[in-house]
Amino acid sequence: MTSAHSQPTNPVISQSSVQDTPDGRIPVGRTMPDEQPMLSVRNLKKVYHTDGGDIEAVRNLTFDLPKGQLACLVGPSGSGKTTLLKCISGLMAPSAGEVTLHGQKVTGPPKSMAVVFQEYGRSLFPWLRVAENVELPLKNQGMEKSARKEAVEQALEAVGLAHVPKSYPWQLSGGMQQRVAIARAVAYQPEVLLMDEPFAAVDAQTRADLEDLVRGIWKKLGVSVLFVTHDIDESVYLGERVIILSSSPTIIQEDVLVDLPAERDQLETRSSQRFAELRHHVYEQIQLAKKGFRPEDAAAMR
Ligand SMILES: Nc1ncnc2c1ncn2[C@@H]1O[C@H](COP(=O)(O)OP(=O)(O)OP(=O)(O)O)[C@@H](O)[C@H]1O
Repeated sequence: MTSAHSQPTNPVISQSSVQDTPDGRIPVGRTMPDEQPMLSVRNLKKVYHTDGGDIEAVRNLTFDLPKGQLACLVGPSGSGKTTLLKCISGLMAPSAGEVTLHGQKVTGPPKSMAVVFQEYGRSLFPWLRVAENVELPLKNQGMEKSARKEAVEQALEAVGLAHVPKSYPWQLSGGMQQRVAIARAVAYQPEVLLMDEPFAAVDAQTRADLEDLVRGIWKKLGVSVLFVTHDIDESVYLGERVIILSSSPTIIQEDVLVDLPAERDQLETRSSQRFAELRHHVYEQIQLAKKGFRPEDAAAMR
């Protein structure tokens, strides 16, 4: 199925297209049936209760993240991306619905998940050296000392920081600090890596390097990655799939398959025709979301 609103030359494939309803219509915002749904989000809803009244941030959101997939979540500002990630990571309880990992309901931060936040400055301990920052969660996990040492060395090697294990975070550039945060998550050997706008605070060149670093680590480790970003180009460049969120209360507006070659290159990929088409499509959908368009409106019009 192409978008309900545009017909690009080379159709953009919505993953929802594989789930036909009995009447032939296509439900929006549902993902491909998955033989191995590592992570499942089912009818997730989150309402914040405030003094000023209830704020429904997320409404009835459903998708699966298969093992080994790198999916990006994009949506307008305030669309509930962080709320969603907090619920998925077990840091916050949903108001309704559930998140399951390997079929087990998530009720707190699962051992096999790691989260990388935007604010590396606040997530790293300034009084601990780089290697100690990476080692800390492994210590807490009860990993034996020699195994810890090896895991830390490998993780720092993977992010290109093997030469600064004894530095303090504040002695490093912003991009390097974010690499430390990624190394810490990777050393933990998670099955699912959640990243919440991790590159929003670094400069453009560093950001491009970090994007390639994440794709490299993802390929090498086979980890499932859910990457939240408000940067449309980044979502298309990084993802195998882009899940577009509606404005708040959030539901999935569209689930787009990114059919770019697996080998991505900042120059080649970004200047390809397909990249431009996908970018155009996602951009258009985000603009619609910003204007308050809801997928159910399109369904009602069919
Ligand atoms: N702790 C909270 N209490 C009340 N309302 C909240 C709280 N956190 C978020 N919200 C509201 O929930 C909605 C979604 O917020 P959230 O931060 O999840 O969106 P976001 O897409 O991550 O935003 P941004 O793009 O600005 O990072 C917004 O309307 C926000 O004001």
